[in-house]
Amino acid sequence: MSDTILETEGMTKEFRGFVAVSDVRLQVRRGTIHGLIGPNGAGKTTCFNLLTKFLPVTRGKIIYEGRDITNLKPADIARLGLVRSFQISAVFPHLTVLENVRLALQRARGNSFDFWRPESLLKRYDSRAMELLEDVGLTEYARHNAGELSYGRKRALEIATTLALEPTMMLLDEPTAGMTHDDVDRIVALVRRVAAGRTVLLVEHNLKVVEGLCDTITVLARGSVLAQGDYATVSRNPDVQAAYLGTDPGISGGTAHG
Ligand SMILES: Nc1ncnc2c1ncn2[C@@H]1O[C@H](COP(=O)(O)OP(=O)(O)OP(=O)(O)O)[C@@H](O)[C@H]1O
Repeated sequence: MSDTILETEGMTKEFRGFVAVSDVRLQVRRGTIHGLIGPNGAGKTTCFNLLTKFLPVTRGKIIYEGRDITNLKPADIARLGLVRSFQISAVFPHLTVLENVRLALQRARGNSFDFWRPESLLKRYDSRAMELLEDVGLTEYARHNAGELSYGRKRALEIATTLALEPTMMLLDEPTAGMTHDDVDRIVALVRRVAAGRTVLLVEHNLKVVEGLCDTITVLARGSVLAQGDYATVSRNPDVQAAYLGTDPGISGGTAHG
């Protein structure tokens, strides 16, 4: 098994001549938490959209597990174990937390929205769903309507529904965006927990979170890779500091404020 699980070569996306992602070479090592950071408009979300096939590349290649996935569809990719959270996994507010996860399990097994299953099979889904809820710390909320959960717990539920798809690699899009301090700490702990035995690629604005979680960081600016390495290395990089100056006080002189 190769050490690199996901790799891009010359990945480029143009929108009517505007280059949003330019010749990006990304190498994500198996079993690591890899952060994708950069100032607003750097191309992070577009990269995620390219990797998960929400958008076609203009040029370049995407290799996952040694296989060229450049021209596959989002569902094919999810089936290969490359799963994006917070986009794919909608939370149904009027269903209970348990029902949401059960539905995700049914979907993962190809029985989408098939409520007419034998009782025994549903029970099996329930026990697996409860395991997943335990993994994300939502056991006591199993019978609550998903719509009643706090924002942070909703995101934990989304992670549970993503885990239902048994991802080898998870893509997390700003997992702590819009969260209170306590929720941020909870999600950080959760990401660390679910990253065990998997690979995680995350886009995150909160640099404290990035510093605490990520083994490797790729910094994008204006669509191009500016630097790559661990947090200490990239935060010392003068190009990175310059890119962040004036747009985000997070990286300057090697310190992060989140
Ligand atoms: N569908 C589109 N059509 C035209 N331009 C686009 C499109 N999507 C993104 N862009 C442009 O591409 C650039 C990169 O955007 P992107 O959303 O990927 O950046 P980002 O790093 O995720 O930014 P943010 O941190 O603000 O979310 C921006 O200049 C944006 O305006």
